[in-house]
Amino acid sequence: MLLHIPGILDAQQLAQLRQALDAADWTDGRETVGAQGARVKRNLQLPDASPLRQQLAKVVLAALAKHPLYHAAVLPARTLPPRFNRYEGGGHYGFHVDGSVMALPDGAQVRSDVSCTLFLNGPDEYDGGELIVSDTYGEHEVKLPAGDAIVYPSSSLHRVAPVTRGARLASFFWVQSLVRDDGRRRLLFELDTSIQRLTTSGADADAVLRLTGVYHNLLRAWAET
Ligand SMILES: O=C(O)CCC(=O)C(=O)O
Ligand SMILES: [Fe+2]
Repeated sequence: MLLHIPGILDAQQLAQLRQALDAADWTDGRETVGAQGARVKRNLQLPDASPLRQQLAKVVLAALAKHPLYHAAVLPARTLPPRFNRYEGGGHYGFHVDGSVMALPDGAQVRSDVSCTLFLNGPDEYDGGELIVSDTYGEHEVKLPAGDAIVYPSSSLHRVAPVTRGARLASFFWVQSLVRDDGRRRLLFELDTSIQRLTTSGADADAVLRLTGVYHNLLRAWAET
C-alpha cells in the first residue's frame, strides 16, 4: 500500500530541522549502501554516527509516535533510526530495492516491511526529485509538501528522479511492521478507518463493537512481535 500521510511535522519542527540541516556537514550517500545501490545512488546524507543525525532522528520518531494515521497504516513494531538525505545538482537515486534485513544500533535485526520518505522542504524549492515507486499497478510519482510522508512496501522497486534546480531534503527510514504482509496490513487499515468513520457518524454501537472485535482478532491472528 502506497499511502500519503499528511502533517507529520508542523511548521515549527520543520523550521528547526531546516536550520540544522542547512548548517550540517553532509557525506556521500553511497556510504550506507551495498555495491548494487552504490552504482545508482548519487546523493548526500548525514553521517550515521553524527550527533546531529541522532538528535534530528529523535524529533522525527517523536512526531511519528503522535500520529494516529501513521500508526494505523504502518502498525510499527521496530523502526530503524531515521536518516536524512539531500539531492542537488542532478543528484538522484536510480531504481533499487531496499535491503531486507538491517541492524539496529544495539545489533538487533529489523526486517524492512515498510519504507518511508518524510519530505522536509516544499516542492516549490526544487525541480525533479520525485520519488517513483513501481508496483504491479505501474509507476507512481510522489512529491509532497514539507512535513508530509509517503509509506510504501519495502519490496517495491523505487527511485528518486534527478534534482535539476534547488535541493530536496528528506528523512527516510524503514519499519518492521507487526503485520509483515502488505495485503493484510492494508485490510486492517481499511477496517480501522471504516470503524473510526462509523464511530464518528454515530452508527449502531453494538455493530461497531463487534467490528472492533473483528479488527483486534485479525490483528491478534496476524501480528508477529
Ligand atoms: O530519498 C528518498 O525519497 C528515498 C531514498 C531511498 O530510496 C533510499 O535511501 O533507499
Ligand atoms: Fe530506497
